Amino acid sequence: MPDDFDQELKDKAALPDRTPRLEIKNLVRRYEGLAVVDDVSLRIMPGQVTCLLGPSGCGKSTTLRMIAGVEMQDSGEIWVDGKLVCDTHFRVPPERREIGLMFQDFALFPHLTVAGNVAFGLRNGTREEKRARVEELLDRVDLLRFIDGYPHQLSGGEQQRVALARALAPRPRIMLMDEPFSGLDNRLRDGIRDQTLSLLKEEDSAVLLVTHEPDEAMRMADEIALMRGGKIVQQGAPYNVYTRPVDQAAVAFFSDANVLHAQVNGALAQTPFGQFLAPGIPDGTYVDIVFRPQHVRLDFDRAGKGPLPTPSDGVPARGVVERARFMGHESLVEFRMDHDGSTLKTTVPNVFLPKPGKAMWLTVRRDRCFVFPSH
Ligand SMILES: Nc1ncnc2c1ncn2[C@@H]1O[C@H](COP(=O)(O)OP(=O)(O)OP(=O)(O)O)[C@@H](O)[C@H]1O
Repeated sequence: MPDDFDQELKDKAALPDRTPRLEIKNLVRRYEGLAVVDDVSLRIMPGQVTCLLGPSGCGKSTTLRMIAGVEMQDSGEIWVDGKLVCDTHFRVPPERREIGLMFQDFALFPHLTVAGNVAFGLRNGTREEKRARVEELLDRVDLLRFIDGYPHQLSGGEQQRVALARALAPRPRIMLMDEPFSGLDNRLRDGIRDQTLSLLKEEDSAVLLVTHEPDEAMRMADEIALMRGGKIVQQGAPYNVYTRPVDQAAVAFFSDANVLHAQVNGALAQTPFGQFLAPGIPDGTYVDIVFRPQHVRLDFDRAGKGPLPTPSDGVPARGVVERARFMGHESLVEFRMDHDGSTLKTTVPNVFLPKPGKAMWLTVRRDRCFVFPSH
């Protein structure tokens, strides 16, 4: 059937290439018998930014070092564009992996000019072609005027932009970044982050960015891989990781979290805020009901009474303001609850600073609560 065969070939050609730019499979690294990277797998497509996000010591940098080739895994494989780059028997040396690196201590070469620094990684091309590439990149990071200057003549942020230009110059297929923006003050950081991101997207690089800052991951990532104790515990688009956390620690990693404790009876957990659904959790199980401060509604106390219960928000419970602080774009108000003396955190947009001791009624948005079995 040559016609069908031709059609099949055409269909295949129409499909986008789904080979990941970078794929790591079941990477393990042990120190003194302890797995600090424990069966980590990831796939990153061209033009995609994945953030490896997790607390200090969870194994993020070790994962990056293995991909860069400066550290060997105990087991597992690293693939680039569908080709094996490293397993326990075979290893392409770091300099031949075409991987760009950008780390926090991005030290430029002090004895080279800005142009010399950016040109450092350019191996192919004539002198003129290299110069053109250097000029193009310095123009992109808005530093062309410093092309013949030396690093010590630049501010920290400018040096970082040169480092970015240097890392991008050879058009790396993969860019590994380890907390690359943490040395910068907030004002500079946002601009450089955005600039970096747009340059990398233009080059269609696959980016793996290591950070312990949720805000940075949310801002930069197409996909977040949440890491803890050497393992990836959750992976997905930032919105999904934030709104469908796998456990209490995953909620708490992104924001403050309030927790109510309860026991399940008939797939329901009874609390002072009313009943919460606990589908699929057996009777008698202790559960934690976790919710973020922005998902509490506040109402004023009216002669000892609060608002009426609603199906969406359940039953209001009374608390007394303990502390209120203005945080810039919102106010954080902490309550001591009447029913058990526990503290509950709430946030309110803009300025809301009730006096300590003021009684208010709190209702919890049930559609924003997570119910997890207690450990
Ligand atoms: N060469 C080494 N020898 C022994 N232990 C090591 C070595 N390198 C890292 N570790 C340990 O491995 C664990 C993971 O370290 P890693 O640097 O990968 O964490 P991280 O998530 O990047 O942390 P941070 O955000 O603080 O940089 C840590 O407990 C660390 O102490």
